[in-house]
Amino acid sequence: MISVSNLKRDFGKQVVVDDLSFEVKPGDVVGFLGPNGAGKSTTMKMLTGFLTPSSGAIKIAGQDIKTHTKAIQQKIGYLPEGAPAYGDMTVYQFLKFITQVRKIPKARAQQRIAYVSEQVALNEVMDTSIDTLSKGFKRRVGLAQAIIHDPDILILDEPTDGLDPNQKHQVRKLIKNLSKDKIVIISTHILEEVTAVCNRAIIIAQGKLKFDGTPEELQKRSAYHNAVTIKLSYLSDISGLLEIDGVIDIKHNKETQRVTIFPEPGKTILSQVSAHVQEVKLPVDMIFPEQGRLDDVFREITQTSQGEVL
Ligand SMILES: Nc1ncnc2c1ncn2[C@@H]1O[C@H](COP(=O)(O)OP(=O)(O)OP(=O)(O)O)[C@@H](O)[C@H]1O
Repeated sequence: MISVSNLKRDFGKQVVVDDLSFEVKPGDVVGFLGPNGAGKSTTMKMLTGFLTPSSGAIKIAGQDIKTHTKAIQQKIGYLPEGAPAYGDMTVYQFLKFITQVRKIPKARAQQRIAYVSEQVALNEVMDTSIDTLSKGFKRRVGLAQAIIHDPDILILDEPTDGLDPNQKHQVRKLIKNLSKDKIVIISTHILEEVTAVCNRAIIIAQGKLKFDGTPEELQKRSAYHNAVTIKLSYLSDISGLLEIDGVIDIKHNKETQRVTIFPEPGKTILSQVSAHVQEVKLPVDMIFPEQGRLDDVFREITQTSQGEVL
């Protein structure tokens, strides 16, 4: 269990993390979101004991990180932003070095190197020096070092940054497999990653907590949640859609001929819309329910009333 209370960090006059409090329990896979400069990396550095808070407390499994830094760091796997250090080492040398730093016994170290290089698909570059690897491979080396000691807690700063879609998929699968009974916190700018991998989302802006809940709760905040979109074959009279019981609004995109029909809060309208389409013989190519658009919700949560990004 991670318990963060009233966490604060300033750099000079700038307050970067501002009174953050939250708890994370085993089994939680937390998507840690926020605009650029929101304070995500700074928070992660404090959670891993690499940066001291200005005030507030972090407790991990009941121990205070200030007084038990080393013991806590043994339980954590951390993927920092950017590429791994020691770029002149080969991937194998680097992973071996990490097993020594992590004090993994020699026999087990070989097994772990083999296991993690398989898991993050590094076998073909084991003898290549890190500096000469592509961004995607460097990221995977970072992931390999983060999981090599089979930690209870994984803190991953933008784990899929720089990966191609296939590798992104692979890393998300890996995180899902690893996450059983562990705590995983990943920062990301990719909102779909949260619905694909996480069972919880925490959003911060300007260092302050703005949302803490499930990805479904986040989707429910979208005006598009439970809305229905239809695609017209050709321009038609759609005014009747507004008469359907439970419909509050419609939005027509004339370029794409897509019409989105919005329900009153808490209502579902898919069957009513389908029935109406059939009844008035609207020329519809496609009809689908909307889950909720996370981009819109994210913008709404992290913007001020003046529309300025926090
Ligand atoms: N060591 C430091 N000294 C001074 N300012 C810092 C330092 N580290 C971070 N900052 C500032 O703190 C703010 C938050 O940075 P942080 O890297 O935590 O944001 P982030 O949410 O991770 O952003 P991004 O999504 O762009 O990675 C930024 O304005 C940054 O310039």
